[in-house]
Amino acid sequence: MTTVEQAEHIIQNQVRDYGTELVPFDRSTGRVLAEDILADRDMPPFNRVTMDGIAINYSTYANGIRTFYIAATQAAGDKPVAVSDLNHCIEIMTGAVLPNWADTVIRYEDVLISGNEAEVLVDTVNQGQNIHFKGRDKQQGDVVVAKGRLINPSIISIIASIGKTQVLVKKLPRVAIISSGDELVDVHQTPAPYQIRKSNNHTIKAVLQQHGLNAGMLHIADNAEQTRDAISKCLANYDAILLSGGISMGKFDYIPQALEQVGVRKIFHRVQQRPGKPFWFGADAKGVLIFAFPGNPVATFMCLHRYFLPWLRAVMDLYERPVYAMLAEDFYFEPDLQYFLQVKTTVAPDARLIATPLAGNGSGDFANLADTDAFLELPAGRDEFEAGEVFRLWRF
Ligand SMILES: Nc1nc2c(c(=O)[nH]1)N[C@H]1C(S)=C(S)[C@@H](COP(=O)(O)OP(=O)(O)OC[C@H]3O[C@@H](n4cnc5c(N)ncnc54)[C@H](O)[C@@H]3O)O[C@H]1N2
Ligand code: MOO
Ligand SMILES: [Mg+2]
Repeated sequence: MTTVEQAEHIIQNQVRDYGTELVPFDRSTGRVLAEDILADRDMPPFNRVTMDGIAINYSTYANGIRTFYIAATQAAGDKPVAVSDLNHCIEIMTGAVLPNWADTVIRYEDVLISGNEAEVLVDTVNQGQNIHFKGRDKQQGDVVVAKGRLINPSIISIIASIGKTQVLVKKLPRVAIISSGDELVDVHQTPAPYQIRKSNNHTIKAVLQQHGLNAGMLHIADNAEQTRDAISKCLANYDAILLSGGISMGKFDYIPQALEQVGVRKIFHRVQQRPGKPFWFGADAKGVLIFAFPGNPVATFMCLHRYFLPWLRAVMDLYERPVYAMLAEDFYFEPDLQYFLQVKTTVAPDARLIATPLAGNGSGDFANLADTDAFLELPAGRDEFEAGEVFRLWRF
């Protein structure tokens, strides 16, 4: 049987580049930059006042002047205000451009204003204080954010400030989510006593949305012909298809057979793991990838996090360092399968990441996922796992 490591390796070998596209900058969070972001002006673009107060020419202060006539007031957004006499000051606000004749700003807290005069109350005033100098952070033309970076809200502010309404990002693969099963009804419907509502497909969609990916969604009945038709259509329109259910040993598990009938080559079926042993993976001649996850909700969820998301990150050229956590209690698991133990993680005062087992009632128990936040990957080939041992962690 395919091991977890082999499955991972095979899937990572199917990484390809889906090109680039322009998107509105305010919809680019979570996408990967495909161009360098250059400063269109110096940052900051002018000598920017950083404190509300008065602006002076320092030489006057150095010459012993402590009381300044207030010649004008300059707000942020005002043109620089001139003075007729260098011994004068102006009141000036945070965010205003510092006029050329001035070089120092003294905070309101450090002056006494009475009438048209400002008296300096402090003993120390340094030339150039309270000014964020033009070009101090970046110079015009500098690369502020290099391509390949994941766009987060702080990068959005940079893109906005340089006036880029559209930004070039890596294209995401087009993904279809196909759920299957005659026992499943829609969320708004009331199930008969022997039916359940669909949930796996919504979970997959929600996880993909967290990665900026808007997947298409459809449902197929346990019917061989309908299964073949639906998969054929998706093969023509998508880069990856995520199926859930219909791949095990059941009489109505038509999916593996239907996939091969419509020209999808099986690369592996069944992985030495629990949950998710029936996981099926393949590709068609054009390179459309099929991730057919076992229908049990925890199995679908685990396979999505263990196989699909790492593939997606590799497609986006984003590599995350593996995360490890320390098992909080002894745990026993006998079958010779890699076991993805559901855990609740906490950070100990000494900064260790601790994983407390909350195994749940098998791969149908998706309520347990709400009480946990990660899978701890316990290797196959051994039964006993001791408190204090460290294993790979897959957060969700
Ligand atoms: N004889 C054997 N039976 C089973 C084996 C096996 O090795 N031999 N493997 C078991 C394991 S492990 C799993 S996991 C499941 C996988 O089954 P399928 O992929 O064929 O999935 P289904 O039979 O369609 O459904 C299983 C289970 O999951 C529920 N389900 C499916 N889709 C959804 C959905 N979109 N939302 C919510 N729940 C869903 C479905 O109702 C079933 O309860 O096979 C075991 N059997
Ligand atoms: O993959 Mo199954 O979920 O082990 O039950
Ligand atoms: Mg089945």
